[in-house]
Amino acid sequence: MLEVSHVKKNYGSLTAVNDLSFSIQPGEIFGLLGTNGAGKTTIFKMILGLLEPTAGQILFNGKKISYEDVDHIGYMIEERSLLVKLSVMELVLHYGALKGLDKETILERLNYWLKRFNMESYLDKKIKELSKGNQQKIQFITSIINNPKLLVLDEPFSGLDPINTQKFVEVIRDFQKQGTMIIFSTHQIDHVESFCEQLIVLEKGIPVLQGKISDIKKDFKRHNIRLIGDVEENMLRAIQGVRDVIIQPNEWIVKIEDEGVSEAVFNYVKTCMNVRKFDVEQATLSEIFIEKVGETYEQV
Ligand SMILES: Nc1ncnc2c1ncn2[C@@H]1O[C@H](COP(=O)(O)OP(=O)(O)OP(=O)(O)O)[C@@H](O)[C@H]1O
Repeated sequence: MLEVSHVKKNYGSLTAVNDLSFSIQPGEIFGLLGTNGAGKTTIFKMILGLLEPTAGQILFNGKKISYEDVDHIGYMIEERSLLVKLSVMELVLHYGALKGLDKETILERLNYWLKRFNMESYLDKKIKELSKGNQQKIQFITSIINNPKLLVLDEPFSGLDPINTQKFVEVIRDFQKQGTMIIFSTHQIDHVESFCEQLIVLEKGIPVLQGKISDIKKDFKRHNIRLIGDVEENMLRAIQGVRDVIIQPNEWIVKIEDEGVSEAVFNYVKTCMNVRKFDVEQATLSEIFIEKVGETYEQV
């Protein structure tokens, strides 16, 4: 388990992270969301033991991270510091050896991952000859070559095309199934919504939204109704508890205060012609984010 308790980090007079607490259990994926400069990289460096917190503590399986733990941790930090003159094989052998792995194991795993990322022919290519996306895949492979128990990924998806993003997601999910703890940062809320258990939204080092995504969604009462039919906007808007009505090319989205309002909407929709769809859904994480964090973002 990874436990971050009341962690603070000052750079001179700037507080980059302030009173941050969270924990990650084996098999959990944790998303860290924030604008540029929110403090994400600083947190990762503290988790990896590269920076000392000004206050608070970080425990990995009950102990402060030490040099021996490196063998069980995988990380991909944002500065893409690949040794560009090396070949893919040389680079991965280098990182694998740093994690205490023997050559045979590293090559066996490397071949497996290159195959999985459709990069079998790249084994002897120099890193500097690779495209940015392929360099990123190699960096990702170096971070997982030791089958880590804790995987720290700073913006793993930035610059990846949708197909490779999906590949990364599949691999991350496989590690999750094996019980790895995964923490990653992103600027994009849809990545967090699609596969994290927990999230923290950081703003200037302060958590402004935090918790289990299922709880955050449950606590947020607002719902949306998606409907198709010959309805009238004015009639929908007149129903008590309807907050907004959005017309999309193929359907209407009726935003309601809470699920209970759907009954009144349904009673009206029943009187309309050609009704083919009436789905009540929880608000999306993106809507919750805008509602709860939007104001803070605007003040930045
Ligand atoms: N070594 C340093 N010395 C002084 N200030 C720093 C240092 N590293 C980071 N900062 C400052 O700390 C704050 C948090 O930076 P950090 O790199 O952790 O943010 P981030 O969320 O990772 O940003 P980005 O999304 O742009 O990568 C910023 O205001 C940054 O300028």
